[in-house]
Amino acid sequence: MLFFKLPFDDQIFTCDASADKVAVSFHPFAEGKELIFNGNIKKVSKAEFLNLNIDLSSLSELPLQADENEAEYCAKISEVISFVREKKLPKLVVSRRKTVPFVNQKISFPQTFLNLAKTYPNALVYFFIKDGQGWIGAFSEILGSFDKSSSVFKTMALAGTLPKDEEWSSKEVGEQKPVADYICDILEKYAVKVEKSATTDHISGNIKHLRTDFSLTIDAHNLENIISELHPTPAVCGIPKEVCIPAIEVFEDQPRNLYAGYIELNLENSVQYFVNLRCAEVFRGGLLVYVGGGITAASSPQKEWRETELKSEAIIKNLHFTKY
Ligand SMILES: C=C(O[C@H]1C=CC=C(C(=O)O)[C@@H]1O)C(=O)O
Repeated sequence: MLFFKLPFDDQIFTCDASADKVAVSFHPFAEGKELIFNGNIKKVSKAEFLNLNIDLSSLSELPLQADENEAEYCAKISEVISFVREKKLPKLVVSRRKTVPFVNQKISFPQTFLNLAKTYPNALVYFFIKDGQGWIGAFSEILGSFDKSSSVFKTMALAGTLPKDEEWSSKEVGEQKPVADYICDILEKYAVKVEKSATTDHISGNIKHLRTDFSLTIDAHNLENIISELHPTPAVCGIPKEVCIPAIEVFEDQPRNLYAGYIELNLENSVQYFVNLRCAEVFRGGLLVYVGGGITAASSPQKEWRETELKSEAIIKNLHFTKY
């Protein structure tokens, strides 16, 4: 069972499993099998969606481990900063998980989905339960967008985070620029001309990011190669990938699973790829919200903690509970 909504469009969709073709797939951050939804993409009315009875019984119980607290996280981030300085890395993305138990409360996923859709109109919002896994998420970072008729491919470099009303500093600018340079270098291998926009603010609820857009005409045969070269982008991994992927395994206690992976949507006229951030894994008794941030030599552990707290609100503030 999968439901999703595209950016700037209120229509809710599902996959009907009626055919063998892949409609939507969720790709993990690291190696591992993707989760596939086959069939045709079909519209669902809001009334039908709100009336759904969501059965969580196929999911596992919420893991009992305690979350990293602020002091533990800040101590870890201090170590990450030392590592980044020692290895002279432009950036390394480290994440943590936050447990949200459902205590004497019943969650309504359709209402939560609609709250997310309202708060993040520019996001891909989704919710699914399949093969014993459940996830919910809402984010607007595009890993790629391919127009089947014009062969135009678009992507974006998104990084740097502040509360909406604060001024950018050299820390965020220095964090986003290597992401844009990295993406541009890859794209230039696939087209003579790569159009690059000015860097602007990308608003996401209570926070903003820095964003640069890219556009190029590609050979359709190169689409899969471009996506596999781009993923994981430095916005979710760091630079260089060969150093950052093993470092993430060392600094993070738990696997990321689908967090920081990507979602591929095979639509009629286009193929859309969204980065899976601002998301949570669903369990029988609660959620695990995944949040991370780019660590540079100029990072402050306390500010990184605050940033991940703010990012976790994306999901947590939109949860809708009803009494039993
Ligand atoms: C890794 C996350 O955000 C990325 C996307 C935008 C800004 C980011 C940052 O400022 O660190 C991250 O690169 C996350 O939300 O978990």
